Amino acid sequence: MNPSGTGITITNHILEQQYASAGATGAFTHLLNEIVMAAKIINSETTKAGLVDILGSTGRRNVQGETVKKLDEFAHGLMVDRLYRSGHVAMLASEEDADPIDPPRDTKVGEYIVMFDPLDGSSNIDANVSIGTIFSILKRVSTGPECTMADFLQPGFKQVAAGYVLYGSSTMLVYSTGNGVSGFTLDPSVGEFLLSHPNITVPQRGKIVSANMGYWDYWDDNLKNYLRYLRAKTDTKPVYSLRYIGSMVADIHRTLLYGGIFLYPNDTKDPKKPWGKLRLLYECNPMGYLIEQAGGLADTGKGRVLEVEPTELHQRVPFIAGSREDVEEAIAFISGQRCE
Ligand SMILES: O=P(O)(O)OC[C@H]1O[C@](O)(COP(=O)(O)O)[C@@H](O)[C@@H]1O
Ligand SMILES: [Mg+2]
Ligand SMILES: [Mg+2]
Repeated sequence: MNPSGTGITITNHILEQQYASAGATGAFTHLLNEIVMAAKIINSETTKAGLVDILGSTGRRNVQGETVKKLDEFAHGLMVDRLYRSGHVAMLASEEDADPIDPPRDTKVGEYIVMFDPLDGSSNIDANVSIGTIFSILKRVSTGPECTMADFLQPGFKQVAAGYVLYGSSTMLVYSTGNGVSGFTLDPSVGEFLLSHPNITVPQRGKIVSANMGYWDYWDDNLKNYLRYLRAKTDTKPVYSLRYIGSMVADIHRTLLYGGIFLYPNDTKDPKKPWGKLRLLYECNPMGYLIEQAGGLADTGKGRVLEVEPTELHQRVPFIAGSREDVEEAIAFISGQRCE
């Protein structure tokens, strides 16, 4: 193994993390290994998507009112199956199901709550643009025979781990258990995720802005002032370049590596969704956790994302995340403290 530790398998990396934490039982390692297995299977479908009947829509709509893609459904079913197989899950929740998902009959259950977005970036699937899977892991808090909503509606700082899989030019799994962020690349020749990005640290400041500018007319003036400031040519800062893939996993992955700022702010586009589009429990909390673990910030415009007290399983929040100095600057504009 070379000195940087790259090349270590994700299973061994997880084990080493667990050895370091007192009272580890192996349950967590087992659980994460099932997510790794699900990622490999989803990857094998995405890489041959155009050749098998996995592109296009199921014709159904999910609780978000969005069309469910065949790959959404496939990834959802697979995550549910693999996670409950671990025997360490108390209960699950997914973007694709209105309610928490009961364990199959006669399943050994455990202490972990897992919430996930089985397939992120669904609008990009059929165009072969990078997509992902996002997961958030918490410990159960209820003590009775059945799980309660309190187990799911925990603030993001209570997460014991979070991560995502990026199905892109290469397939990567990036996760954190609270000791920094590590990235693994799937080596298809050996079918193993190997450490390729140890200790990911987001640059203090970047020069990339990522937001769907198509919604400009639905944004408030403070936000527009900030975006005008970023694109203005001045002697004191670079002109920010625009990058927006439209898959949160891919946009956040780039932000973690290159720095800069990703914004999905609140807007007036849809009165039913005044808080933007991204979901708190299985998109913003896990991504906010990773960004913070990498030294960046994740804010709603009114405070730290990870301190939001959840009230609903599929609630949405504005999401502003990335390099520390960029997010601090954005918040100064968005809150009206600065206008130029
Ligand atoms: O098309 P828009 O409004 O910019 O939304 C793009 C956002 O929606 C999402 O696709 C929502 O996630 P899902 O694909 O999991 O529903 C994010 O990945 C992405 O950041
Ligand atoms: Mg998503
Ligand atoms: Mg999704």
